[in-house]
Parts: sequence; C-alpha cells; structure tokens
Amino acid sequence: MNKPQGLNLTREQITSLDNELLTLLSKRRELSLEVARSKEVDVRPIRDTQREKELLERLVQQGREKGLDAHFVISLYQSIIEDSVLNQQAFLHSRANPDTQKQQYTVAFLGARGSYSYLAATRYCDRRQVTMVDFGCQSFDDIVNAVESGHADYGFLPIENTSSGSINEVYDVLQHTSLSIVGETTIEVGHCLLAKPGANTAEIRTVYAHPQPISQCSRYLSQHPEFKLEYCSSSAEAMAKVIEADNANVAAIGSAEGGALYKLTAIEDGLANQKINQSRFIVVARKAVGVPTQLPAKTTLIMATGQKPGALVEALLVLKAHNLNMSKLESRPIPGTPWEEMFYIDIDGNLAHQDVQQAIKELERLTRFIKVLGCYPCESVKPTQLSQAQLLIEPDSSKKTELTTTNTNMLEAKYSRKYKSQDSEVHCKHLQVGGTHFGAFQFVSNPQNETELASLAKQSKEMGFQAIILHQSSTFIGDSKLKKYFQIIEQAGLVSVIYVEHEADITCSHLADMVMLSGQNMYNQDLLDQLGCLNLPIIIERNHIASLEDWLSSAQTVLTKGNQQVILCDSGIRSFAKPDTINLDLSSLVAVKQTCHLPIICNISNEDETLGYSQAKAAKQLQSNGIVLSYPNTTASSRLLHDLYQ
Ligand SMILES: O=C(O)C(=O)C[C@]1(C(=O)O)C=C[C@@H](O)C=C1
Repeated sequence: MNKPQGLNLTREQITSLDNELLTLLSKRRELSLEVARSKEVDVRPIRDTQREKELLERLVQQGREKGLDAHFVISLYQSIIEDSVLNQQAFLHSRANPDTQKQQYTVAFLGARGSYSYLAATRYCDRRQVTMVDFGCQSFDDIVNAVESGHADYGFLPIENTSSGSINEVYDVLQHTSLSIVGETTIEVGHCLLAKPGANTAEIRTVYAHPQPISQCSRYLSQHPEFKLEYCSSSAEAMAKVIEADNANVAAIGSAEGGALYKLTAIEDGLANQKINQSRFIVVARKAVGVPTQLPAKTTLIMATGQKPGALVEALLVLKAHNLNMSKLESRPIPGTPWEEMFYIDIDGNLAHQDVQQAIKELERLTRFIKVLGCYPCESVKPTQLSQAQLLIEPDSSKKTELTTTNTNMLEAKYSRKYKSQDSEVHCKHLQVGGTHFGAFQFVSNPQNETELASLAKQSKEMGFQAIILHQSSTFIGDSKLKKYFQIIEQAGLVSVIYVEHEADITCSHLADMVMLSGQNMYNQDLLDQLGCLNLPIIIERNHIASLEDWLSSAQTVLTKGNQQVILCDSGIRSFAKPDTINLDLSSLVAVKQTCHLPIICNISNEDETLGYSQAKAAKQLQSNGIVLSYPNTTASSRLLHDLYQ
C-alpha cells in the first residue's frame, strides 16, 4: 500500500476546498436574491416546489455519478434551499415595507448576550443584514414596554418549543399590548452542559438553568440526581452565575454558541429529551406590516367567544368554511373576568386576502372581542421530498412486503390513532371516561380520619363527582386502615382510585377500583411494567417537566404489557417565567386528541383557582374527557362542575 500523504497537507487541501465551497454558496445566495428581484416584478410566488424537485432529481443523479449518497445530497440541498427561500422572503418583505427599513435596530430580548432569545434576535437581524443594538430585558413585560415606549424597535418573545409546548406568559402579555406581530423565527435549541474550562461532569453539583431548558432536558437531569437545580431568569444569567462561582462544581444549561461568549466549555451536549429541539419566537413592533402576496403568510388573532356551549366550535367552523388552515390554538384566562377565556389562533393566510378578511368579518359577528395581532411571513420551510422513483432507488421487494404486512403495525405506537382510529373508552362501575363521556374526579389528600373521609365522600357525590382519588400511603396508616378508607368511598357510591406516589403503594392497588400513577413516578419503568400487568384502569399523570413524547411513551409501556385501560392525566407543566407556577398544557391537549386515541383528563388542583377553572372550561371545549379537582374548594368546584356538565 502506498504511504498516504502527510496529514497536514491533506488538511490544507480540505481547508482550501471548504473555502471554495463557501465562495460558491455565497455566489448562489446572490443569484437567489436576483431571482427574488425578478419575482417581485413578475409577482410570482417565492416557492416553486416543481423547480426544487427537478433540481434535487438532477443533483441526486449527478451526485451519484460522483460517488455521493442520495440522502446526503438531498439533506444538504434542503438546507441550501431553505436558506435561499428565507433570504428571498426577508428581501421581499423589507421591500414591501420601506418605511420600517433602517441600517440599525434596537432589539429587546430576554436575558443578556448568549441567551437563546439573543441568538434568535441576532440570526433574524443577520438575515436582514442590519446591525443589532442589544436591549437585554428581565421579563416579557419589560420587552413589551421597551418597544411600546420606543426604546427598542423590535421585541423578541419565545412563543413555543417543540419539547415543552406553548409559553403561556407570552400569550398573556399579548392580550394587553398595542404592539403587532411582524415576524417569526425558529432556532435550533441545542442544550449543553456548560462549565469552566477543565471541569468535568463527575465534579458538577449545582446546575443553573432557566425553567424551560430544565423541562426540555428532564430525561438527562433525571439520570443525575446529584445535581442541585437552581432556576434562573434566562440562560445568560445561568452562564453568568457559573463564571461568578468560586469553584468548578457548577454548570449551566445553554447553547455552545452562547457559552462561548462567556468562555465556558460544553462538557456535555445533546441534553434535550428530543433530538429535534426548536423554539419559535415572534417579533413584535409598534407598527403592523404588510406581507407581499408572493410570501406564505400567517395571521394571528385573539378572540373571546360567547359563553354559550359550542361557541368555540362555531367560530372554528367559519375558518373551515373559508378553507383556512388553523395552525395553532391556545387559550388563556381573561384577568378580572373569571370563567372566561381568550383564544389565540394562528391562521395560514394573508390578511390582505379576501378569504381571511371575510372570515374575520364573520367572526366579528360571533365573538364578543376579536383583534388581529398581526400578519407576518411564515418562516417554516417544509422541505421538498423526492419519491422513491425520483430517488432512483431500486425497491427491495422482499423487505417491502414484510414491512407492509406485519411490521408497520408492530412499529405503530399503540396509543396512536394510526394504530386505532376510534376514541378509547374506559369503564369502571358507573364511571365512563373517553369518547363522549366526561368524568369528574375529586382529589383527596391525607384525610384526618374515617369520619372526615365519609363526610367529604358524601359531599363529593352530591356535587356530581364520580370518583375519589385518594392520596394516602399505606406506609403511614397501614393496609387495614387504607382498606377501610376505600370501603367508605365505595359506600358513598363513588369509584375509588389509589394514588401511587411511593413504589410501595402499588402493593395496595387491589384495594381500589383504579390506579393513578403520580407524575413523579412517570419515568419509573418497573412501576409502569407492573401497572401494565394489572387488570385495573390506570391513570398516568404527566410529570410537570415531562415532554409530551415521554408521557405518551409511558402509556406505550403500559399498553405493550397488556393493560389497555389507560387514561392520561395532564396535571400542568411548569411555567416559563415563574417556575413555581403550574399551568395546563392546552396545546398538548389538542395534539394528544389529534394523534392519540386514549382518554385524557385534566387536573387543575395544582393551579391558581381562577386560572385553573378558566383553563378547565377551555379544556372541556377542546374535548378533554374529564376533570380532577381538589377538596376542599367546594363552592367553586360545584359551580365549575355545573358549567362543565352543561
Ligand atoms: O428558482 C427559483 O425560483 C428560486 O427561487 C431559487 C430556488 C433555489 O434556491 O434553488 C429557491 C426557491 C424556489 O422554491 C426554487 C429554487
């Protein structure tokens, strides 16, 4: 074998080639802008998927002749085309709004340099080739105030994350602002463990992080019980805390890019539960913008429907009638008016178009309040794909038959609608949950004695509850007393549910009619396996920092073991700005109802009363299958149950 040339020489050649590649990519970008200029004149849509398909097909063919793998070529060009489309969009958007154009923008964002909001803002400004002047803020309110008062031109607000869902506090801020949404941008959120140079994971004892990254990295963090978690107001603050610490036993969760600004090293990466972890930010400004018709646009509305049943559905049917796709729906309570909700709706459509305007006019007639928050270019570029035939991949007939017969079924998640399209129902005595059935559960913690339990069971029955979830460990009161407690619940005509908070509690599951696995135990594989072997309905509570995927994966474990009587229970997730606040995750509810056939109930016992009750009503409108309330809020609970059963 010939001796290879020296490593340094080969590396120099690679460096020189990379340089040429970059020059070519930059030239391609310029040509893409030239295309945008002619599309502006001809008024043609930016996106031409037919052209993209032809281009990909040709490149796959040419790549193959040069020994390059088809999938590599496709993924490379999908990125190049995404960049090209977003650049063209940014260019045409600024051309259509010349009065908003400046060389330099003051941008308000959460935290300081290095926070994810800072990274999103810099990327947005870079694409528009404008200089960004930082205006770091302590809270979402401060961001909005900075723009409203004219201290900043733009504000960046994180609105949702692929792992942890919607950011409720931002929706609340939008309810009162006079600002308009003028743009959106999505960034990859690659969480790393950032520490001082030379530190290693084994030495780390304290981890500083914002509540969102903590929620998005819950799986990694659960493998490190030795970490003491300290909440911070932004990832930038977390990094600053590490720098300020006088020892090397501290780390922060943040991006490698942000960490580099603080001279911190990423000692571990890929911490997020999900491989694809992205955050979407909205951009707010004092003046609304117009979106040229060649660009895909999104229009965001907020509205309050009437109190009558089915009002939300009636409003959504207007969108359907105008063939408008609703890409997002959120609900938040209206401060000062308990029991009422404000709905946030993203529509794929341009406010300048007739169908959107007509739909808004019709909605005005059906709603008590409606406001357009903004119309802005949609920045998600769906990658163009090639078919098998276009990829020129010979189908392997033997493998294909196998896949289409048994394997696809085996691979389909058992909780998914692809596996079972109809809603599952769980029946236990007179309690029915799922499909069109709605169940009401009373959560009772550590009753003082049998008399107290008997009285509150009687009261719960009269109020309309069908079941009591008893949070009382046998370890403290003994098996026979616990047995007596369940008998009391049964005598009151209620279904009894044992709340499994400690592993030992499961040994008493035979005493109750149903079992509820606490969110704290949602990741406990042993317990999930045991529950999967029981012939009792199981309620799986979502951990406050668990992703939707983790929650469904716990349900999958129980279903796979054989137990098909599974109910999901959302007990809320940790709030973005206030880590102590737990809120129902309504966007997950919509997602679960769409993709999963299992019943889902909502537990609002952890929430502030007004907020919780208003969210419970929204959850019912979004087809949740039951509610968990906690004793002793009797008056408010009675009123809510009455409203929910209407
Ligand atoms: O050819 C065009 O029309 C372009 O806008 C260029 C380009 C590209 O970058 O190759 C970008 C977007 C279109 O969807 C198709 C192709």
